[in-house]
Order: sequence, then C-alpha cells, then structure tokens
Amino acid sequence: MAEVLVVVEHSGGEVKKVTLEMLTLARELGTPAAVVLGGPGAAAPLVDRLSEYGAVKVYAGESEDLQGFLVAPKAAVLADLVRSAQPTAVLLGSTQEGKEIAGRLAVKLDNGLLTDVSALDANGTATQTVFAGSTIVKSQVTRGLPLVTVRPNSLTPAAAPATAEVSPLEVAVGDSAKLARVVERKVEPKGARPELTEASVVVSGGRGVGSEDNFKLVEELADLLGGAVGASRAAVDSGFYPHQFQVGQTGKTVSPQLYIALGISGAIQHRAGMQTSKTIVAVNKDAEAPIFELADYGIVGDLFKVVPQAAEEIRKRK
Ligand SMILES: Cc1cc2nc3c(=O)[nH]c(=O)nc-3n(C[C@H](O)[C@H](O)[C@H](O)COP(=O)(O)OP(=O)(O)OC[C@H]3O[C@@H](n4cnc5c(N)ncnc54)[C@H](O)[C@@H]3O)c2cc1C
Repeated sequence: MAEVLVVVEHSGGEVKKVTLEMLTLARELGTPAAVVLGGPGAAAPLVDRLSEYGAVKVYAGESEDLQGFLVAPKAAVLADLVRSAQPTAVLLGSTQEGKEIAGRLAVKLDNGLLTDVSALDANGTATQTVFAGSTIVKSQVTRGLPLVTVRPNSLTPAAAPATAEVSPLEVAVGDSAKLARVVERKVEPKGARPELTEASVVVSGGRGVGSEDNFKLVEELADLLGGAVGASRAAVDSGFYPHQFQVGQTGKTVSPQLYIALGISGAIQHRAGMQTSKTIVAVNKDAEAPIFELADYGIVGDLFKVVPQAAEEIRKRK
C-alpha cells in the first residue's frame, strides 16, 4: 500500500494529539508514514509514540534551518519528499502552522488543498463541517493528491502498535525559504492544568458565571477533575477569562470524554466547538436553555449552588 504522509505536530519532545488522530485516519487510507520536521535530534523522542499509533516509517527532517526560520523551509522539505515518495495522501494538522505549511505546499506542488477536514475516505472524499456545524460538505481535491489539514479533535485516536523505521531526510533549503528568521522563542508559562484541546475533561463557564472572580469556581471544579478550563465567547468578551480559552466556532474545538457547561446557553457557535464531546453535562438555571437539547445530563439550577455541592461530593469520593 502506498504511504500516507502525516506531518507531525510536536512540541517539547511530545507528539500532539492531532498527530495521533491523523495516524489513526492514515491507517484507513494506506501505510502511515510520519514526517518529523524540527531541529537536530527532534525525531528521536517522538518515534515510540508515533510507532504506538501505527507509523511504519518516520521521516526525520532535522536541521537548524527547520527551527531557525518560519514555515517556508518546512514546506520546501515536504515538497521534495512528496515528489520523491509519491504518497497517496498528505495530512497536516489544521493548526496555524499546519495550515500555513499546507498552503505553501499546495502552491509548490500545484496541488489542490482542503482545510479543516474532519474525515477523509479511501477515495479521497473529505468531510468538512461548516456554518457552526449546521452543514456538512463533501469534497475532493481535483488537482494532484489529497492534501488536507485535519481539524483537531475530529476523531478518537486509537493505538495500533507498529515498528517504525527511521529514515533521515535530506534538508536542502534555498535562501528564498529563509527570509523570516525566528529570533526568540518564549514558552508561555503553563499551569498544572492540561491543554484545553488535549484534555479529557473540560469545564467551561459562560456569561452565567457572572465575573472574573467567580471563574475560580469553574477552575476549582476543573482541578478536582484533572481537567482544563474553557469559556464561552460571552464570558471572554465580558473579560471573565482570557481569549485563548474560548470554545466554539471562533475559539478552540474540544472533544473531551466529559464536557461540563456552567451558565452557558448553548448557542450554535458555542456548540460548534464542543458538540462532539463524549458526555456533556450542563448546569443552567433556565430549563429552556438550548444547551439541554445537547446535554447527556442536565441540571436545572443555580450554578453557585450546584457547583459547590458537586465539588464537595467529588472531594468526599476522592
Ligand atoms: C460569528 C460568531 C462567532 C461566534 N463564536 C463563538 C464562539 O466561538 N464561542 C462561543 O461561545 N460563542 C460564540 N459566539 C457567540 C454566541 O452566539 C453566543 O452569544 C455565546 O455563545 C453566548 O455565551 P453564553 O452562553 O455564555 O451567554 P448567554 O447566551 O448569555 O447565556 C448565559 C446562560 O447562563 C445562564 N445562567 C445565568 N446565571 C446562571 C446561574 N447563576 N446558574 C446557572 N445558569 C445561569 C442563563 O440562563 C443563560 O442560559 C459567536 C457569535 C458569532 C455571531
């Protein structure tokens, strides 16, 4: 079977969840081959994890050029690899960097591109969910191979252990790909909470939480459950919580095992970012709130009474 190239999203020596989703998808389409692009030594810490999810080959593109500049060198190396390996499809994460690399790659290869894809079948038909989840679009790349970016949290990653052979890539990058140099990197200080898009539990607060100070209640419940904190746009716009935690159409897409919505009405734009969560629990004092149409478990009540009781019960059971 022909190779399906999966461009690895990684940071700090760890494989990002979207990569595991792409490997799971790639196994349905052909032989998964992971492509690591990074600085010297970038691939070694990732190989075991990539193998665990079915990568039979790891192309290791390692060079100062791949970490010292913005995405252009990565697109150049990938274009060379696609020309030589002739894969059946190329998958990248629908992240800021993944989409930028994909766009440049499409231009270099004179190839079509589909972004924000949630599924891809063996015929190259991609599924995209648009207009806040209300419309499903099926489309195909008509020029070249299926080159797609996969929307994080579109599918559940499943392990399928393989033994990956590591194949070093030659990194020959011309000066035209080195026009934007990275001069400094600052790692954002990370708290003890898991990353929002990777967490298996997300507790989100909406306008009903009422204030920045009250968000401590949301944080407390999240911490008790080992989860991440999210927020609706109304909560973010009101200044209750920082923008990077917004869930929804114009925020992050999450798909945890458990999503708890506190004081969130359930507008279509919010649902677009959380409706594929496995179990949804909603606390809202309005029994008519649309979030209850989606929730597996609904509590009609005041979150300021319900959450402390839930927290107390969880503490007891711990
Ligand atoms: C183009 C566009 C993009 C958008 N993108 C996003 C997005 O990415 N994410 C997003 O979230 N929204 C987005 N929105 C906004 C969206 O339409 C809603 O306005 C928003 O989701 C509402 O947030 P909310 O549910 O917190 O607030 P509201 O709709 O005001 O709901 C607050 C809820 O809290 C309940 N409540 C109040 N007090 C309590 C209490 N004490 N206990 C329990 N319940 C209580 C109320 O009954 C109510 O249901 C977008 C809108 C547009 C037009």
